[in-house]
Amino acid sequence: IKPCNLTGWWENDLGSKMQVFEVGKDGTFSGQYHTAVSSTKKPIQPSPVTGSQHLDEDGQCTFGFTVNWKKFSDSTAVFVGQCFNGDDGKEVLHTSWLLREKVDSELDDWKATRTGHNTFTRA
Ligand SMILES: CC(=O)N1C(=O)N[C@@H]2[C@H](CCCCC(=O)O)SC[C@@H]21
Repeated sequence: IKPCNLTGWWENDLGSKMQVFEVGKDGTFSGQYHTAVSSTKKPIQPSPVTGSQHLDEDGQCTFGFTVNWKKFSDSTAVFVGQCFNGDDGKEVLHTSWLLREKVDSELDDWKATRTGHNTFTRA
């Protein structure tokens, strides 16, 4: 199995793209997330990604990352997932995510977290 390294460009079926800069010896990485969709009214801008992946196993690593939508939303997303080598030799990232929006009142805390899942392939 090929060793797993998330460095590079990824895209999902929403048309969002993620660029992972180089992955450190400890598995940490940073990058940029270009979301194609948003529930905010402000214009979308690239957002910083910080994350960590496993490096020790022989490939098909698990990872997590956080996206701070700092320029256009006061929400935060966290993704967890695993990289698989498809039978066609192509890598695919299966992820689940939590999107926490900022709510003005604690009374609205119950409805402030959305969840979903999504798959990324090499862009
Ligand atoms: C991969 C995936 O499903 N998603 C993706 O690529 N973009 C949307 C969300 C973008 C949030 C933007 C900021 C905001 O609207 O508050 S994070 C989960 C979802």
